[in-house]
Amino acid sequence: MEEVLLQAKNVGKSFGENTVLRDVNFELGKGKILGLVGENGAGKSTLMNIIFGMGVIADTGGYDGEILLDGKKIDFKNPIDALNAGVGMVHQEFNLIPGFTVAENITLNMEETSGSVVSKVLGSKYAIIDEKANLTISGNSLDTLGVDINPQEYVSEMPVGHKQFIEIAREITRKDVKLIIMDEPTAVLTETEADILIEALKKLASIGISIIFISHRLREILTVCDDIIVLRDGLVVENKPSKELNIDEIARLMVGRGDGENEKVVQKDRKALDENNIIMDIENLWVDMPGEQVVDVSAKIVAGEIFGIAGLAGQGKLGIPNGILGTYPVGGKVKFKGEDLKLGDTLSILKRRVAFVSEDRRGVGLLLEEPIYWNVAFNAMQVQDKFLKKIMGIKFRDEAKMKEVADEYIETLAIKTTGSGEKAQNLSGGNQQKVCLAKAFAMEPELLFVSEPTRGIDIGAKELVLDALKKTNIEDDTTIIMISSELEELRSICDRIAVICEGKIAGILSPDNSPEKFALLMSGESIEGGDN
Ligand SMILES: Nc1ncnc2c1ncn2[C@@H]1O[C@H](COP(=O)(O)OP(=O)(O)OP(=O)(O)O)[C@@H](O)[C@H]1O
Repeated sequence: MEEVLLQAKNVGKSFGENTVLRDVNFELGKGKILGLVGENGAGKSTLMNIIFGMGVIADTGGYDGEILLDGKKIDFKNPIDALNAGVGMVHQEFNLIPGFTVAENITLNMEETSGSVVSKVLGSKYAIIDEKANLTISGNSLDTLGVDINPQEYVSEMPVGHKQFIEIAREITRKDVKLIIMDEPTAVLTETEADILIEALKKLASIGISIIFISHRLREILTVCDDIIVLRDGLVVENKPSKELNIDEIARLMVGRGDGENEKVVQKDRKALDENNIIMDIENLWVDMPGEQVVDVSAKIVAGEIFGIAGLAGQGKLGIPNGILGTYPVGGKVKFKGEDLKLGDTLSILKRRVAFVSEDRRGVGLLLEEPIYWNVAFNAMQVQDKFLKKIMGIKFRDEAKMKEVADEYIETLAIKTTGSGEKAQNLSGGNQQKVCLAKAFAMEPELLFVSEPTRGIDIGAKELVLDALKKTNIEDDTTIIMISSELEELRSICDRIAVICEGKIAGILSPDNSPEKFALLMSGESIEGGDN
């Protein structure tokens, strides 16, 4: 008989009037991996926050029902209690200290590590830590995960994928860890990195650690999890061994519709483009972004097109908009509608109606303390004087108009919220991402850079986001430069796709080329038939 580690009994949670979890029951065995899936806002993070004793739960009136760990009722007052009881959590946001090295981050506040996972895996010589052993311990935690990261490097210099592994390495370095909750750990990883992580999770489970794994990538949930729980609107609608489920069925259960519509690839109605009408001319661009190499990128963007940029992690695709819009040092020349852009000068670029939705929605995306309608309208108001009305010569904010526009986006992008007055910080991660998009749309840009627009977005809402991009491209004539790690989504809506490799464009292909051709370019092989 399988030993039970965690039990949830009739767990419920409301934020004020908004009930987000109802009567949730489940069990998790020792050394088992439980997958938790559901649409954006279904209640996944809230459920995990309850288990991990996050302050937000107590601050908002606590929760109903009970959670048992090893048969005993738990009531963690804060995450420290949870950690002491052997429960760790890897959040959607990173909690690393940028100015510290990898080793310092992994072993922070963990002077005692006797009985750690690493010592269980690698033997008792790692059981007692001294200063010097920090390096060895963290190196071994990283080895357990199967990643090649130098423990002496500074975290600030690392690409996001590496930061994710460091977070996980820290959790497995803790003493007597029994359960690790992972909230979308693979969202920021490339496919190869995600595969390494999946292998690492299996290894951790094999030494008796239980894992709750949240992901929107259903394929990996099916690969790695023993059981899968599907949450819909706060209710458990399915709880089954993964062997008995498939992707179509999970997607259908998540959205509660039976027509399989969500898996359909968006087919863009191509519009006629004038290839000689160049809206943006990028020449010899270089960008100095940690973990990304943009060495020498040149491309001519045709007015009205959706131009995709694909490439493996670290090859430079994310660096392009981050350099042009001023997040990192940049050089080269970019002409927009025939005139030079002042590279790196964000405000002057935004004024020319070039907008950017960053892949880092938490870092640069939102004013978390402010309501949704403020977030949607803010840039347009600051940069373009939109949403202002003049009364007797004085400018006032037109709150009614701001709310009206926000309401429109709440509807078209299906943002799950109690209303446009709700604070951005109360939204689930995927819904925050949609607000970032709405904020860019509200500026009615002539050219829009979107970076990883569907990262963290559930399978049903992905289509909505891609449709919204396509709609603004066709109806508002917005030229779009879309950077994505998901080739299929680029192929579904782009007119042309550039593949970037080692900081340069390796080729530009039409989307109907085979995935194999793209893969070859991504890996640095040359192919015949590229049209650059
Ligand atoms: N602190 C809070 N105050 C008010 N409402 C909140 C708060 N935190 C979450 N909610 C609401 O609870 C619901 C569930 O959110 P939760 O973050 O659990 O969703 P999720 O399933 O993790 O979504 P995602 O996949 O987008 O991360 C959402 O409607 C959200 O707006």
